[in-house]
Amino acid sequence: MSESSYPALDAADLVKTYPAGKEAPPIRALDGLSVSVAPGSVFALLGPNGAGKSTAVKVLTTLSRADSGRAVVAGHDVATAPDRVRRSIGLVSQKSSSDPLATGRENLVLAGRIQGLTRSAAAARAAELLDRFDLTGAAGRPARTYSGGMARKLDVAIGLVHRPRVLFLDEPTTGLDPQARAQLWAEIARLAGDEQMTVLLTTHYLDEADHLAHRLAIVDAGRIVVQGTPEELKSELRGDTVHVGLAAAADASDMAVTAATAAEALLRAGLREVLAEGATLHGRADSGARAVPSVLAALDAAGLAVDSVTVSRPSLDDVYLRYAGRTFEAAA
Ligand SMILES: Nc1ncnc2c1ncn2[C@@H]1O[C@H](COP(=O)(O)OP(=O)(O)OP(=O)(O)O)[C@@H](O)[C@H]1O
Repeated sequence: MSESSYPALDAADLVKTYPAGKEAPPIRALDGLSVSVAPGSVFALLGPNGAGKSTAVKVLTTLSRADSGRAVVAGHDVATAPDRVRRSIGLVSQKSSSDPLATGRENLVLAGRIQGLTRSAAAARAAELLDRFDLTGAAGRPARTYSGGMARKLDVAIGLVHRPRVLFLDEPTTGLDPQARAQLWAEIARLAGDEQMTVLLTTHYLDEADHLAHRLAIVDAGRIVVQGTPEELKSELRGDTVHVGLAAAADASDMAVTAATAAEALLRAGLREVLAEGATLHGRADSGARAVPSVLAALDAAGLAVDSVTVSRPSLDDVYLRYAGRTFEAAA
């Protein structure tokens, strides 16, 4: 295997628990998480709030120690060579790392000096990054006057000052408007494409993982439940998903009985992998459009009132539904 084909990041069986108070059992934020990322690729950890994504980033960036398991980042073990790992990585965490009172340029120069660059090298690197992130016009303004998108770009630029081999982005576009998100997506794709940087990002946006990641892993309760390219994961799901909205019942136990009856009707109508979530049921069919008449007939024969029936092509949400047993929205 050539050096470039070694994983840029390789983690195996990471476990991390947090104490949860006297009475409660500890929280297993990571419960045997394993992940491997090829150099020069963008890898997304996708999961709802509390899935363990930030904890994984903390362990991989040496900010936190795992209880057990092993992780090698940019060729260095996070437990035995944390300094080397730190020198090889950039981290853009959810909280901004910039000084709001300093200008964009001052923030970058300071970050460069902290990373050991000479005064002139830090100034040159700052100018280069300001230009690349389209911040030159705002370079002399305090960071607190930046828009959300500009502030995020400055954060990413700060993370890149020392030319890291592996860049960690923890929920990079949370809170950004669509235009700022698109700009940041383009920049992240360029970093991996033109500069062969390895990027590990966490996100709870399905479209972000779909758009940006070469490979993605769905994280649920501290474990990776499935991973692959977005296309691989979607193509595993043959056919379409049929969603049925039932008319709401008077109370929750009535609803549960109604949903169970409806689930049986959907199976009779030929749907597979039928799941109920409150008043909504999901099932899979080779052709959703062809399945709809028999679905309606089966629900009618069971005496159930239907609010809506929709058909969708496989999406990452369906992949999530299949592997995590609930929709992404319900999990979040
Ligand atoms: N310092 C801590 N002390 C106690 N529990 C924690 C701590 N940090 C995280 N947790 C718990 O560990 C679990 C995983 O949290 P984590 O922040 O890693 O999830 P996440 O997927 O990054 O979520 P988010 O998208 O909200 O950042 C959650 O149950 C969380 O409440």
